[in-house]
Amino acid sequence: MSKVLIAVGTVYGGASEVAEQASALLQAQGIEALVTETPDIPALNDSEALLVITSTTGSGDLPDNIAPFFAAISSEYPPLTGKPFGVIALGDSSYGESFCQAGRRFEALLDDLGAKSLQSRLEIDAIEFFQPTDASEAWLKAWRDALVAFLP
Ligand SMILES: Cc1cc2nc3c(=O)[nH]c(=O)nc-3n(C[C@H](O)[C@H](O)[C@H](O)COP(=O)(O)O)c2cc1C
Repeated sequence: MSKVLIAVGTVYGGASEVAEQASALLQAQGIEALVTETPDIPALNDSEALLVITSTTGSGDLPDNIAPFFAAISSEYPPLTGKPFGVIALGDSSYGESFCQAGRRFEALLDDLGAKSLQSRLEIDAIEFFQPTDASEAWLKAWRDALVAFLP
């Protein structure tokens, strides 16, 4: 069975709600999903695909809970070549240039390390969507379909 690591970065829980939605949509298709707010390299290595769902805090900063995962990927270079991934970035466009910066940084890092983007990141603007899961369902279904098509 395929296994997706859903790595969550959150301060107020919005990204966690999207992660639970993602997990349910994947499991409905028989795809195993592990949702974690403390992702690490062993869990990444144990997965066949990575879905990062993270908000941005401070001024374009990663939430504290996911910052160590980003740092570990940046310094340890785990084997990511060809590994399918996706990124959902939660943010608020009133922050200007730092809008969704955490998700953007993750996507750039994973691209740089040769992972396989199944579709470009979704950005969810808190100004537009009070409930982030209203913005993510269609993207998640498309990502799931792309994953099913991609995996052997
Ligand atoms: C103190 C603070 C700083 C924030 N900084 C940013 C930012 O730099 N860029 C951005 O796009 N959103 C920023 N946001 C907005 C959050 O990313 C957005 O509200 C998001 O939906 C929160 O998701 P969460 O509930 O998973 O933490 C900030 C919010 C707060 C409260």
